[in-house]
Amino acid sequence: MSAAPHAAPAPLAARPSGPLAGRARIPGDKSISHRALLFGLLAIGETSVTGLLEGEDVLRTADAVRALGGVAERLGEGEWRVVGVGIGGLQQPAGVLDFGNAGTGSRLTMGVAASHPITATFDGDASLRKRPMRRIVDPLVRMGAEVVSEAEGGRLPLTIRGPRETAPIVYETPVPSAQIKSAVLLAGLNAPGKTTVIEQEASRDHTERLLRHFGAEVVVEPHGQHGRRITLTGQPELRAAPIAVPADPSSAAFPLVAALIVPGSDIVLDNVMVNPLRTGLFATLREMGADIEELNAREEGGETVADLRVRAGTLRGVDVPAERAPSMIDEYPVLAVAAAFASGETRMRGLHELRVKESDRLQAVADGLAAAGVGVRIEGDDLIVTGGNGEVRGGGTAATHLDHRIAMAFLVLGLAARAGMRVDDGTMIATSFPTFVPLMRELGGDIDAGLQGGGAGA
Ligand SMILES: O=C(O)C1=C[C@@H](OP(=O)(O)O)[C@@H](O)[C@H](O)C1
Ligand SMILES: C=C(OP(=O)(O)O)C(=O)O
Repeated sequence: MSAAPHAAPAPLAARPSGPLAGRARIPGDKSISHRALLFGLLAIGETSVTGLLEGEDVLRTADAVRALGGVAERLGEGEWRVVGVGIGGLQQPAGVLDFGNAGTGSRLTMGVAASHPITATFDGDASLRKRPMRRIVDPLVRMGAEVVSEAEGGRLPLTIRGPRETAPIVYETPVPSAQIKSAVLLAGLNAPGKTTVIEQEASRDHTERLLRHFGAEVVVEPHGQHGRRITLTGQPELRAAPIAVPADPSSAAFPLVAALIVPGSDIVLDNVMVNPLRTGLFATLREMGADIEELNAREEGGETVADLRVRAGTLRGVDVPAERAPSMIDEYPVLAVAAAFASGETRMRGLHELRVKESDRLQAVADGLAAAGVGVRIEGDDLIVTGGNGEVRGGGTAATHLDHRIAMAFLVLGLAARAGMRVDDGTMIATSFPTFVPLMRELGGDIDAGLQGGGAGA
């Protein structure tokens, strides 16, 4: 079996731009979107979802929901209906579940499928095939699942068969990971008795919130200094419940940092989720001196959302503690870009998990910054960026390695660097933020295919 060939790479270029201005609507949160579809599948009745992220990653999860017997139907922009089969009711999928580039979709669905007496094969693109899956499979095997086949090192393509009866477990995650936690809890839904996940550092809690929203019993207790102990009572009847997906703070991060580093910018990003387990970037940028105002904070669909007003200004380097990583794990590439424009050094600690994302992000960020003329080094698991105090040369090309966040981060850099910046491939941006380029252009950012003369890499 070979991974589906990747569409032809499409380079993009960003050029130095005038002040960014206006309001923007960021697409729905990717984490909640995957979960909305999977909870819809496991519930009895019809779940209506608004604001669903229609990025490629989430559309793969919608395909998987259908393959497992549910209905996932698009009614309008971001508006979906999901008809569930109920816990225990999954059907045997007819073919391979191909998750493309999506770690979250594949891993959460593995937890769902492997707790049912069905056999499911998971596959993905060249990036997903490199990512570790044993971290998910190990606890699922303890719950009774069996690995029928896997690629070397416990990678995709991987076939897993669920037991007739799933066993509840107490599981301490080896690394802080909402994907591991969620896979175990989702499997625990079909286990009699209590399934407990212990994490040393609290990771995003959307699964716990949605479990409650759908009627399951979940107890969350503090564990150690930064951790949590989450206990789920298995085999509840999940009742379909409407889900309004708020805007994704991990996507908002890109126009937000762009507005901080392009002089004179003043923008508003509407309806962004500000769950404290997701906003480590905002806290860090504020420590760096960023002007980010939360306007009109309100509760929507079980999450706090706010409109973010962001104004350009000078930034100073900071030391980012390792324990903050889970609350901003996907934001380091764009934080590193902000750090390149700050004064002084920024040290980002404890980034080992960045090595196993869509690319080795620690290396990809360091290489891209070096190509842009930025002083950068890796020391163990730390990334250290020497800021140019508002001045970055740019003019290079960042290699994106099938990684959407690397592509968007370096396009943001190009908007404020003297000579702009190119990225070798922008196609993966569609996995999480399909409207990124038009949205940035609407705000005044000069991003295009980079074919005309002048500026980045021309
Ligand atoms: O649970 C989730 O929705 C996610 C968890 C994080 O991964 P890890 O669980 O591997 O840290 C994050 O990087 C990913 O983009 C989304
Ligand atoms: C790590 C990411 O996603 P996933 O693990 O779902 O591929 C991300 O979106 O940055």
